[in-house]
Amino acid sequence: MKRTNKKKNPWADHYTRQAQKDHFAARSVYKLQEIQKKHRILSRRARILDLGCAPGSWLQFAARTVGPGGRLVGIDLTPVTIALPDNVTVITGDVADLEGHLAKLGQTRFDVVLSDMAPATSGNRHVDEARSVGLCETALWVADQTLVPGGGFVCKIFQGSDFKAFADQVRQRFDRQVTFRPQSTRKASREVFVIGLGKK
Ligand SMILES: C[S@@+](CC[C@H](N)C(=O)[O-])C[C@H]1O[C@@H](n2cnc3c(N)ncnc32)[C@H](O)[C@@H]1O
Repeated sequence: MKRTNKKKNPWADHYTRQAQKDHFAARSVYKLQEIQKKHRILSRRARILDLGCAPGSWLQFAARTVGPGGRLVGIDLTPVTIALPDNVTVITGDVADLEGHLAKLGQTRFDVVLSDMAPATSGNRHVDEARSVGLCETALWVADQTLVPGGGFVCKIFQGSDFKAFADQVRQRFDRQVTFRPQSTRKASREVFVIGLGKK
């Protein structure tokens, strides 16, 4: 097993090491695993859109869960370099330009939209929270454009003053809205996941 180098990654922890053992691209995978265990948002043969997909651990887990009959599209500013199954397409680009990419792919409807997007951190908490909400608004707009009725939505957000207003927007569009903080989220992090179940 490749050992985690604490000097290279001072944030390495139990989940980082577990992700290496399990051959996942990032420790973030355990957050989606916990969400799946609790809310069963991914189902066999589902079509999944993954916003902010690099380095690719959510795509790895989601591809296993939906199986070869499912379809996955991911987008990220950063290229994904890991090997993924044939039913996964990765776009390198900005989520703001997603519509054109999806039209070219001929895949414009999805059962689930996932967003683990995170802004480059500035060190200023208020700026980072505002950027996080901006990405969440974009993710929700994408969900509006692409989700089928009954579809699901998972969106990471940094809890700040705009958090409640965003959760309310999700509540209006889905039969059920829940907020979930996985155990694998780092203790110091202000992130939570806003989940929408059953797109109206
Ligand atoms: C925490 S990482 C995602 C990890 C991923 N879920 C995984 O499991 O491998 C957040 C990602 O959001 C991406 N991101 C941030 N802003 C973006 C944007 N405007 N368009 C596309 N991706 C974006 C970043 O490049 C980064 O790779």
